[in-house]
Amino acid sequence: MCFVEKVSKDINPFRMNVSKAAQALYLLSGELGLRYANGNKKIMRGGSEASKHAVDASAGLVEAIALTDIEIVRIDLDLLDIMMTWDQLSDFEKPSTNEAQKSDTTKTSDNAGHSLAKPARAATSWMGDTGVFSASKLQTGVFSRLPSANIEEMFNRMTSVDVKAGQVIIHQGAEGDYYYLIENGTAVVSRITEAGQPPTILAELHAGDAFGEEALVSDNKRNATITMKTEGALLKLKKTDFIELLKAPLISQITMEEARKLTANGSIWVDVRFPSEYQFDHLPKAINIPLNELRSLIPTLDKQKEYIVYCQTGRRSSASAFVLVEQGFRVQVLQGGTRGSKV
Ligand SMILES: Nc1ncnc2c1ncn2[C@@H]1O[C@@H]2COP(=O)(O)O[C@H]2[C@H]1O
Repeated sequence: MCFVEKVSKDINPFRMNVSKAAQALYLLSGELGLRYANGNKKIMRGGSEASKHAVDASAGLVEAIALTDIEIVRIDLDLLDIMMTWDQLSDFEKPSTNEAQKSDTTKTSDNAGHSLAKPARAATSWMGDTGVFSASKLQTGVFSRLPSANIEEMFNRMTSVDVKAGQVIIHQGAEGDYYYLIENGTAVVSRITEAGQPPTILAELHAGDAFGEEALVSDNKRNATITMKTEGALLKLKKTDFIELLKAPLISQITMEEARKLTANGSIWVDVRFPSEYQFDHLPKAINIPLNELRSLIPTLDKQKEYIVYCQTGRRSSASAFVLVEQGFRVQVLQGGTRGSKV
């Protein structure tokens, strides 16, 4: 996530920011001269009390110059903010020990002796001890775009299931019912493209990966089969909860008029229909990234650009948008598709 960098005398360490993300620096050794917009000047020395606080380029700092060779640690402010949000959430309203014991107690049967699903752990417990979250997932995945209240609620509503090697979690062609996060274990994504032929392996998914979103977002059938390769644990979220907590806030819909303004300013139309549909008619300057090839074509897209995805109805484009948001892209959906808009 961050590492120690050496910066030579007379260099502004903020100029060496290759990621262009907003950053803070911690000074480990050497002397750093700082000049602020209000005219204040400071010399910070590594190891001093002052150097325990971050130097934040966004806080009125006009200039920073290394007065000697220095050592720094650079931190991405967005990532820091996301991690602090998580830290606060996992510390938020911790139940008293008795309450915690009550909510963690696994009730295996109701009064009539029927077996019940394993109850969810407390939300705070998911956040603290699940293997679902890595710094990179927090930084670029769906969780980086979700309001923290939704993340907490999502964990409240998720249930945990233990799964065995060989267990099929999703069958291609079935109705979509749940969204899944892999807490631990490995799953294989496969698809049958021709009847009677063996399935094609599309991908392997690991702890922290999610699946099962496409049928829920697009109201379609499952487009692949997901089979556990190892034993593991999954977190699952019901379709209605997924739509409310993830789809609604993550997929931003815009009208044709808004889309035209954005494309005039550099945003890119992406037609997610099949190539034959695209060739028949497409919006001016639109590129074609068919939904079924989206994952393999993602490396051809540019994260600095904004994409406006469209299809005829908004269904396939919503599914594409969700996958792109998961990968850290800025994306909008043409509301109602071309059918619902004046083209
Ligand atoms: N190429 C792929 N790589 C990774 N996951 C995939 C791929 N194709 C399909 N999936 C996942 O497999 C899931 C099958 O169910 P869904 O269609 O709901 O959502 C699908 C995606 O989450």
